[in-house]
Amino acid sequence: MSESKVITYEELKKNNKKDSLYILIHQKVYNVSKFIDEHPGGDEVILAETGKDATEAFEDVGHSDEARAILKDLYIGEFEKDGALKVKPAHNGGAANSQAVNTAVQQGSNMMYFVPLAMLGAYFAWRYYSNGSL
Ligand code: HEM
Repeated sequence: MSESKVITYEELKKNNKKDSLYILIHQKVYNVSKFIDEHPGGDEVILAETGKDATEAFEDVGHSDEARAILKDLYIGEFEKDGALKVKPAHNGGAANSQAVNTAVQQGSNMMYFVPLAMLGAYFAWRYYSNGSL
């Protein structure tokens, strides 16, 4: 895939109907027409992202690896560089990078539950043993 098709901003804006629907994520363009009816998040959220950079909306949801694998099949080309639409630069790694961040955030919030639970457990253990010895 050394020669990928370049999709212009005009094309991105034009393909905004369900039968031909282009979505821009991480500087790549995907035709989601075949997938949109199966989208677990519904069609409106995707339709709302036509003609613009959908990267943030897509990443904010914290889509799974499975969702990213689906994207691979829908890929149709690279978005034009220096076009009329300013796209956030994908710094080293792009998708892989933010996936790592998502995972880190998820692990962080697991700790948020684990630490208070562990403290509660420790408290009851302490109460149990100190009552027994008194
Ligand atoms: C265009 C490419 C997209 C693909 C291939 C895709 C795929 C998926 C998949 C497979 C899921 C199930 C959960 C998961 O595996 O992460 C999902 C859930 C979801 N998606 Fe997307 N999605 C896309 C775009 C979007 C966009 C642009 C939005 C806009 C905000 C969005 C919003 C959501 C929401 C809110 C859910 C959660 C639904 C629920 O659990 O009730 N998705 N998506």
